[in-house]
Amino acid sequence: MQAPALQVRLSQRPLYVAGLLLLALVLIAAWPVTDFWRERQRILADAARMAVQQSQLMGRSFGDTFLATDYVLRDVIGRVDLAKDLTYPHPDTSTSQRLDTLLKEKITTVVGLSDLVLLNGDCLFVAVAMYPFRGTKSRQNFCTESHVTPGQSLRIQYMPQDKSVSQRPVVLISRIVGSAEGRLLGAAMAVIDLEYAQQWIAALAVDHHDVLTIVDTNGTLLARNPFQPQSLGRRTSSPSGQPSFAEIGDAATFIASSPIDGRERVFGLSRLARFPFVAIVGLDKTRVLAGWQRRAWQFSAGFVVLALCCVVALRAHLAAVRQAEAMRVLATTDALTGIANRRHLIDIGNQAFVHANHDGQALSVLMLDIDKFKSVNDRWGHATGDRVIQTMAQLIASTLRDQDTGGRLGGEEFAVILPATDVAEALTRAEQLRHLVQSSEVLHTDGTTMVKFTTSIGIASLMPGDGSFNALLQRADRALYRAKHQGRNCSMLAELT
Ligand SMILES: Nc1nc2c(ncn2[C@@H]2O[C@H](COP(=O)(O)OP(=O)(O)OP(=O)(O)O)[C@@H](O)[C@H]2O)c(=O)[nH]1
Repeated sequence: MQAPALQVRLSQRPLYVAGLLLLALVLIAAWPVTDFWRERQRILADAARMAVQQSQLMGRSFGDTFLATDYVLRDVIGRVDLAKDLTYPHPDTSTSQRLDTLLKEKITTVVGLSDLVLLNGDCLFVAVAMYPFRGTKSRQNFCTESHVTPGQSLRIQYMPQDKSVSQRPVVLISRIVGSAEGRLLGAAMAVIDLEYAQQWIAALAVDHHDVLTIVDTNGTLLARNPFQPQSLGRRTSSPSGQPSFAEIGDAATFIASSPIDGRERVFGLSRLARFPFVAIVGLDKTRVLAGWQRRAWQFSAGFVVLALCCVVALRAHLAAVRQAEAMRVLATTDALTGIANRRHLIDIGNQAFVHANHDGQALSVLMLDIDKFKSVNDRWGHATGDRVIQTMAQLIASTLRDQDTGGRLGGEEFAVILPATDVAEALTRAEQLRHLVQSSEVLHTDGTTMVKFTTSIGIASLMPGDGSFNALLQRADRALYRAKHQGRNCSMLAELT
């Protein structure tokens, strides 16, 4: 039966086409999405490289102050007789004055020094350039150590406000001298006020939401741009999974949220050569990716518009296909029964005739007419007559093989095309169908009465003399006519001509 098969094709096609469209859209999107992701990673890697380079420049510049300071400390140590000059109180006031003058001269040679101090072996302030703390005991770590490095060594220590002699947070740079046995002989110490480091870092240009920081290897924040007074001197640490500040080699980079303001940044870190400080440059990740993000949004919007256009076009196309299919169904289907109409049946018959002739195969046609249908109408009414015609169509359809076609020629007349079927098989099929009709019944529109009916069948199988499908059909029609005259409810084979 043609109509149901047609419906299956109709319902599967939209899903099939929509699936293909979705696959095409995914494939179209996959390429640029991968490209976008790679570009994002490249931008972040470039930013990380730039952050490291900036931190190296910053570290070098910051380290210059310490190099110069160390040079001054070496100079001072070289001009002092540790054994004779560094007693406190010194019996010879001229020695004390000479040392003070020396320190006052030297402090002006390096920008950023807030004091210069000479310490004796007991860590007492023997001479100072600026603050009057002579005689004070230093609280630096090496002052409490039982053993120091023999010869000269450099110590750098952050001293928070509460421990600092000047009551200000400072970085102390000390060049200490130890005896061969490791006893402290004396030291020259420079004081760098953290305010200087802060002013120095604040003078560097920084983009919005970027951050420049100097920390010592313990993680103590010494200077920050933008300035945040509450964060100075605060201990900070590198994010989990990253090496600590003390473990950083020359440089490191990572992306993390700042513990101070919570913003995500691309960080570049570099350790100062010879000094226990780390310069950190943090580039705001949102700003770094702003251009990329704009392009990604533009692409996404464009893609969504493209996808919507495709969906609209697909819907329009499917609607057109559905309409064309509906038109085709209308043009080929009998409205009352849903099986092939006369025109479609003749078309298929013509094709079957050509194939049978071409392949040298058998072809048979059954022509069926419901017996005394006029009296069915007259007795049970036209509506019940319609039901009988519909039931007849269903019975015909139920006996069809895949290659067969059943259709309604008009009124109560039907035909069945049986490709590759010889006359004997056609007769068998006709008799099966006739018995099926005979044993069936239709419910009257009154809902209770069962109406029985029979059919007469004319059978024609393709003969060499048949010049067309129509000729075959006419022979079947003549056989049907004879069946009616034989008394109806029987099958009759067509004559050869
Ligand atoms: N209910 C209904 N009746 C139809 C339809 N098409 C044709 N008819 C009727 O079918 C009847 C056909 O009757 P006839 O051609 O005289 O033949 P018959 O009564 O079947 O008698 P035999 O064919 O000689 O057995 C007519 O009364 C038509 O009005 C239809 O679609 N529905």
